[in-house]
Amino acid sequence: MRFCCEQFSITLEGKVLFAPLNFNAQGGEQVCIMGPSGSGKSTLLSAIAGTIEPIFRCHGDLRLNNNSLIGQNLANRKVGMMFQEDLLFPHLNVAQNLAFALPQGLCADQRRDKINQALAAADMAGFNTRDVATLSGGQRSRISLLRTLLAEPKLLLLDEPFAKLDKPLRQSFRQFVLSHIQAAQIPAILVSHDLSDAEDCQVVELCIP
Ligand SMILES: Nc1ncnc2c1ncn2[C@@H]1O[C@H](COP(=O)(O)OP(=O)(O)OP(=O)(O)O)[C@@H](O)[C@H]1O
Repeated sequence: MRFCCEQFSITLEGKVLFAPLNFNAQGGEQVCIMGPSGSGKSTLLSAIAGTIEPIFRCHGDLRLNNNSLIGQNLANRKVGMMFQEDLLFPHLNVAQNLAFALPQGLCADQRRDKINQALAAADMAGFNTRDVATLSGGQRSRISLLRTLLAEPKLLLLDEPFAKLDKPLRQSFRQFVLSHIQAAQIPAILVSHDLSDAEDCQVVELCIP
């Protein structure tokens, strides 16, 4: 998978949010989007995901494996998004939360195997029936990322997913994200205010023109 952002900018009521952007991200590569508050970082992610509100206008192109995402509906984009708030369903246990993301058409055995493999990869084997309310912050983040990845996205978008974690947890969760995008060979685009999230990855700075 290869993501390309070509001369892309967004306007709100005729006003340009950020100067046109050009960057590429290969499978397994993470790009960190930085910039001042209000410069349009979250709006850029919503433009890529296809959830941008109609008050904004997009200019330029966003391409995934050379196919333009502009104008494609949400389901066809196959973009996975993870936010600072983990949005786990409080009334479902861990396995039920994960099952929610699985592609259609799998039999019960395949669904169980995929969930068990995902939990093992997150060092959380055996957590299937745990109430999500009893998980630690780091465990919730891992389940939330697993749920996003189980939907088999072609591109991962992360909007400050580490912001609520303390420093050691941030470090290990950052590593967890990296190893998963490398295994799946998908690019990841991360919005962050924290310079330590930008270590060892391409940084794209939004500039208010
Ligand atoms: N629904 C909306 N209606 C009107 N304006 C909006 C809406 N959503 C965002 N904006 C405006 O669009 C601009 C970009 O917002 P966005 O949330 O993308 O910035 P950001 O760089 O992610 O900011 P922060 O770092 O503070 O989270 C801001 O000026 C914001 O006020």
